Amino acid sequence: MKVTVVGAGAVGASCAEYIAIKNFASEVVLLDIKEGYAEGKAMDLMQTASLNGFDTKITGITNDYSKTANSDVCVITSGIPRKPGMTREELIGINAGIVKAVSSSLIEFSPKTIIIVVSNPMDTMAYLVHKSTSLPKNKIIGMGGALDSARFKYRLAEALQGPISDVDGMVIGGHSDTGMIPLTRLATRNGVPVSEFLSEEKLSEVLEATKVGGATLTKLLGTSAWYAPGAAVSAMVQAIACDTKKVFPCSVLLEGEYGFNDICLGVPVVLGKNGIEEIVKINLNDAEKATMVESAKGVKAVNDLL
Ligand SMILES: NC(=O)c1ccc[n+]([C@@H]2O[C@H](COP(=O)([O-])OP(=O)(O)OC[C@H]3O[C@@H](n4cnc5c(N)ncnc54)[C@H](O)[C@@H]3O)[C@@H](O)[C@H]2O)c1
Ligand SMILES: O=C(O)C[C@H](O)C(=O)O
Repeated sequence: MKVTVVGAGAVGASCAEYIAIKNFASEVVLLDIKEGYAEGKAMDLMQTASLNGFDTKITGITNDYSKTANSDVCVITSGIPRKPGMTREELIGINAGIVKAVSSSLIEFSPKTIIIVVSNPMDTMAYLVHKSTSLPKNKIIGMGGALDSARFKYRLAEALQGPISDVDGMVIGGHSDTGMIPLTRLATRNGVPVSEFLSEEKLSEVLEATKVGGATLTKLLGTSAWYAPGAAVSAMVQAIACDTKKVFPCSVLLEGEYGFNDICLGVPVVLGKNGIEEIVKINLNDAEKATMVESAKGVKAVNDLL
């Protein structure tokens, strides 16, 4: 399994590190436009191999896409992150051009690859890759829901004062401060609905904290987060590499599913060797459906800016 990660910045390097530590890929290529930067990150990461016990070979390159040839999975993290006070949507002006050019260069050398889009505004960037390339829909996957769900579980465990490993839950909808939909009704603590333990008021606090999870970290860090984003991407790459058929909420092109068309939006999917193996349909209640419609409206408005 050869994985290319474009953008050797905070998220790209974290993603490469987690992929290597899990030791399931033979090769990770890190590519960046900044001269020597990916080479430096790759060398630093390779010097952790004997300490962390992995055999994955990480190489760094400056903008030479021929070195990415025949990648099974390509991850796009290139582009600018937001600063405190900004929304992800404000990044579209710079990131759209970068994502379009990068995806086209990747496909030139790896025409059969699966692309995972990370750069923000992610749902719109995933849609842009659909519109500007001829990759089939199962091979273009936006990463947002896996990260948002991890943050949801963190907030639920905090409210429950219990271990995160006891908690399950999912966030669907757009990857934005207002568009995320943490499914509190379906979240569980060791199989028991969390509503058995938490008041409506507490659940609504968890929901709100989850939705602004990225903004909260951006305010604390001065730039957006990278550890959990890198871990979320690596978990998705592992599901594809090892054909696990695990379910992750991902931003995928909808063609009638959940009542939407011509939009990339976060819904649960089965990930395996073909990328998106299946879009999972879950029964949403009327309130959840209405929130999903609002979330889709927000994403469409950003798509219209392309
Ligand atoms: N979808 C998500 O859940 C999620 C999570 C975290 C971050 N992000 C997004 O990921 C992106 C990267 O965030 P970061 O914190 O790693 O930023 P960063 O600034 O640390 O890294 C971005 C890297 O991209 C490189 N780059 C820019 N243009 C390029 C090009 N044309 N080709 C190759 N490389 C190029 C830069 O040189 C830089 O090293 C941002 O858009 C951020 O908003 C998304
Ligand atoms: O918050 C951001 O801008 C980055 C990313 O989308 C995140 O959720 O961490």
